[in-house]
Formats: sequence, C-alpha cells, structure tokens
Amino acid sequence: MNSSHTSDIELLAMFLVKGVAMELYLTPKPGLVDLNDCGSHHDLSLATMERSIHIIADYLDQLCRSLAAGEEFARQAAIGRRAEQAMLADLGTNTHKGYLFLSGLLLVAAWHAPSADEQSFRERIAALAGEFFAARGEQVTHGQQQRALHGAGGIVREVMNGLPALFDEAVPAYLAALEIHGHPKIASFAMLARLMQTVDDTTTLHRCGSMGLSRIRRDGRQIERLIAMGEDCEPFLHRLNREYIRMNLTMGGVADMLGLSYCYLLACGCLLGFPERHPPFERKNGHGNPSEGFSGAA
Ligand SMILES: CC(C)(COP(=O)(O)OP(=O)(O)OC[C@H]1O[C@@H](n2cnc3c(N)ncnc32)[C@H](O[C@H]2O[C@H](COP(=O)(O)OP(=O)(O)OP(=O)(O)O)[C@@H](O)[C@H]2O)[C@@H]1O)[C@@H](O)C(=O)NCCC(=O)NCCS
Ligand SMILES: Nc1ncnc2[nH]cnc12
Repeated sequence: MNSSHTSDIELLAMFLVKGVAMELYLTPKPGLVDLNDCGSHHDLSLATMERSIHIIADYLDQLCRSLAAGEEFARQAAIGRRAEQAMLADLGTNTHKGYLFLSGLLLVAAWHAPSADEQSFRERIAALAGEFFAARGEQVTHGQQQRALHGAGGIVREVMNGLPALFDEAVPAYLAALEIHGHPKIASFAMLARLMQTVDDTTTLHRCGSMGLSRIRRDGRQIERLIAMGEDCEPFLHRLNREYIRMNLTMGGVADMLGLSYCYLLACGCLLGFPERHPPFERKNGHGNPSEGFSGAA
C-alpha cells in the first residue's frame, strides 16, 4: 500500500474521532450525555465520555498502524476486543462500546474497499461484518438478549446491511435540512430525528422494551414535524430529556450512528453543505455529493 493511502486512512481516523466528539457536544439530546447533563446515564458524565473518546483515538491509531503493516483482519478484531476491555476497565462502564465497533469496521472497510464508489464501500462493510460475526459466534450481551426477545436487529443487522441508517437515513436528512434551513444545528437535529425513527436500538429495548422504542420513534417524528414547520425544536427536546430521565429511557445506538454520520459528513466535506477541504477519498463530481464521494479506494 502506498503512503497516500495510509494518510487517507489516518485522516478518516481523525474524522471518526471528531464525529464522536460532535455527537457528544450536540445539545440537547434526550436521555443522552450532552453539555447540559448526563441524561438517563447515572454512570456517565461529560468528563468520562471525553476520556472514552481518547481511548477511541488511541484504538483507531493502533488500527491504522495494523492496516499499514498489512496485518490481517483477525488482528484488527483483537485490537478492537482489547480496546473494549480497556474502556470497561479504565472507565468502569461501556460508554462507547458500539462506536468502538462501528468506527473500527468503517476504517478497516475503507482500507480494503476495492473502488471509489459508495456501493462497493457499503458492500465491503457488510462483507467484513459477515466475516467478523461468523468468526465470533454468539455472545450473551444486552443486544443479543434483545435480538432474541424482540427479533430486533441492533448493531448486528445494521452492519450486516452496510449501515443503512447512516447512508439512507441520517446523511440525506442532514443535507436536506441544511439546504432548506441553512443551519448545521437544525440539520443536526433533523439527522437525530431521522435516526430516532429508524435505528433498531437495543439499548432502548434493554431499558424500556418495545414501548420505549415506539416512544422514541414517535418523538423523532414530532421533532421532524417541528423542523419542517420552521419551529424551534429545542424546547421540545428539553422536555423530552426530562421525560426520558424519569422513564430511564435512552438511545445509545442512535448516539453512535449520529457520531458515525458526522464522520461521514466531515470526510465528504459536506458538513457545511459545500466542500470544506479535500476529502480523504475521491469525490467524483466535485460537488460534495456524498452518494458519490465516500469510499475507501486508494
Ligand atoms: C458487536 C459488539 C458491539 C456487541 O454487540 P451486541 O449488540 O451483541 O452487544 P451490546 O453489549 O448490546 O452492545 C452493542 C452496542 O451497540 C450500540 N447499538 C445498539 N443498537 C444499535 C443499532 N441499532 N445500531 C448501531 N449501534 C447500536 C449500543 O452502543 C451504545 O450504547 C451503549 C450503552 O449500552 P449498554 O451499556 O448496553 O447500556 P446501558 O443501558 O447503559 O447498560 P447498563 O448500564 O444498564 O448495564 C454505549 O456504549 C453506546 O456505544 C450497544 O451497547 C461487540 O461487543 C463486539 O463484538 N466487539 C468486538 C470488538 C470490536 O469492536 N472489534 C473491532 C472490529 S474491527
Ligand atoms: N452521548 C451519549 N450518551 C450516552 N451514551 C452514549 N453512547 C454514545 N454516545 C452517548
């Protein structure tokens, strides 16, 4: 592999770190840790989440080195498992367990994607996920319990299908809202609203069952409606936060997909609706159209 491919992947790792930080700082986010409070997570704080982001940065750095050294996927999966254990040991909680997995898979897929189009990148994510779960076998986790109990998809179906919540839902919602309202924060809430309606979040199911998931979907629709009517959705988000805390309701999977979607927007140079900088990957049409812009091609 050439050195420009290595620096592309390092740039993507940096966007993955920035993306998860942008998710953390987006405020208000009902039930989740943000600048105002720790939502429904008594075991978390802003400082813990920031320490967790440092662990993610170290982990992605190790993955970049492993990829550049030509090591095989089994080695990167082992680095991921070790990082997951380090997170739990250092912080005493799972914090970004889902994001560790999602960001690692995205980075490895970007390294190996055979051509510069989004479709082959998505196919590569799905293929790697298939390989990963075939080798790993079933484990007893909250997610596995909810998949068995509710037939939910969780993070497993999300990656096996090549991240539809990111490519088909979050990013189009962000870009459409940015075009109409011209404001990244409103576009961020539109992206959050779309993910609330579409992510099959096993953390929500684990805490509050299918009623919890229905509640988050309904609230996502209402946020979308408020934005479409040109109204300020923040008072509604604050109210939801109070209700979610009372119900112990959360949406960790939505949060992780939000961070990943910010990474994608950054990597395509589309966060402000126009290319901010040269993206780490080929952009075919030069207009920041992410459907043609993000890929792991060398
Ligand atoms: C593949 C693994 C990630 C295991 O997945 P599984 O679903 O079997 O296990 P879970 O322990 O439930 O963790 C999955 C985490 O994924 C997030 N998530 C859930 N639904 C979705 C979804 N539809 N799409 C995307 N992501 C989703 C979610 O993470 C976030 O929530 C976390 C808080 O969760 P948890 O601790 O369960 O919740 P609490 O209620 O707070 O717990 P208690 O306090 O009550 O105990 C937070 O961490 C967010 O990140 C799910 O938690 C994986 O473990 C694995 O195999 N890893 C291998 C190592 C690796 O990463 N390798 C790299 C490959 S290159
Ligand atoms: N902001 C957040 N709050 C709680 N859990 C999360 N997992 C990922 N981001 C999170």
